[in-house]
Amino acid sequence: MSETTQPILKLEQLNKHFPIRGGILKRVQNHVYAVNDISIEVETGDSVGIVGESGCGKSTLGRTILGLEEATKGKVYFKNHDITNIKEKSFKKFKKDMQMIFQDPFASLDPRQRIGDTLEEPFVIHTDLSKKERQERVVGLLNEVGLNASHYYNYPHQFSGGQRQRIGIARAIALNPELIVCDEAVSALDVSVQAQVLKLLQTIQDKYELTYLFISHDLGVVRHFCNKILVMYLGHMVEWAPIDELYENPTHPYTEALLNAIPRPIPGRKQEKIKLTGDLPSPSDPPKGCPFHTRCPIATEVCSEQKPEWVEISPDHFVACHHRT
Ligand SMILES: Nc1ncnc2c1ncn2[C@@H]1O[C@H](COP(=O)(O)OP(=O)(O)OP(=O)(O)O)[C@@H](O)[C@H]1O
Repeated sequence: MSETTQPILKLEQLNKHFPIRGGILKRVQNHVYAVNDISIEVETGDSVGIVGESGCGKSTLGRTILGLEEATKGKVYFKNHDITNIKEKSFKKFKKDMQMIFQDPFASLDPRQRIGDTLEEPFVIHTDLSKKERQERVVGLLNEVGLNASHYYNYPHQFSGGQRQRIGIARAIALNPELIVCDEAVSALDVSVQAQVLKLLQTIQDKYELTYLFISHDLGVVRHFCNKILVMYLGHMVEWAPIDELYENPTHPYTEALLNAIPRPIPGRKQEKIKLTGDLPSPSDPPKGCPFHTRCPIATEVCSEQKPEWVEISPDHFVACHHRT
């Protein structure tokens, strides 16, 4: 992809396959091929949307990048360092630079712990700050995300959904990270609250030069929030492009089908005929050849036999389709 700057994140043929065990001896009988051969480069300040149907491997990809899942094959480079499956001790150095924001921050907040104490934790683990200094930092964080010092002593149940997500963001930015994986971070929020939280994410991105991987099933939100997009199908990358290019010239039939499924069509985009039909094949028994061929309206024999190459069809616009390259 772009050769002008050093990527903050580089994935090379990254794979994550979960073993399926069975029988009395719990032997490995098969695998869930959740993430397959993902190779992308992400530059500092990018917001990369990662989209695709439920189960296409978006969360697993994010978790494998952050070392929360062990990669089966391939490499993850963060600022030029190979961080693939590195041991906890060496990873500590990078851990604070890479954070995650989840869909449901409540699930990861201890209901019996005051928010101030929860937000202090990263400083206890990663810094030598005194209690007073930690408290000052927490109040600073609360202000930064649109809350205030009086919230320090509140418990999670005393916050609204939007406020809880602000706390999730405060926790993620506490140690000045460089990369944040947002996993459906605004999906559970009402549209107006969603807009406020997205604005907050954008404000802190500009202020701290953050890079986001923005996992979402909402292509409308991705269009407004991201500058690049990766479309995944059955754990494979099928298309990558700058955001406007992808929405104006979607090339993979799967991308077209996803865009056609948006309830409110995008102004100016002519509605193509491709619709998503049929069921998603099981990721433990993926089809041979192009992973999408079983549901593709333009598939031919070659699609069921050979995996299409990843081809650049215009600057930084890549697609894997036998009939669109
Ligand atoms: N720990 C695990 N063990 C076995 N299979 C798993 C595990 N985690 C995820 N999977 C499987 O890997 C595949 C990809 O799941 P993943 O959650 O990454 O998809 P997703 O695109 O994020 O979906 P969603 O939008 O529903 O969260 C799915 O088939 C899922 O069941």
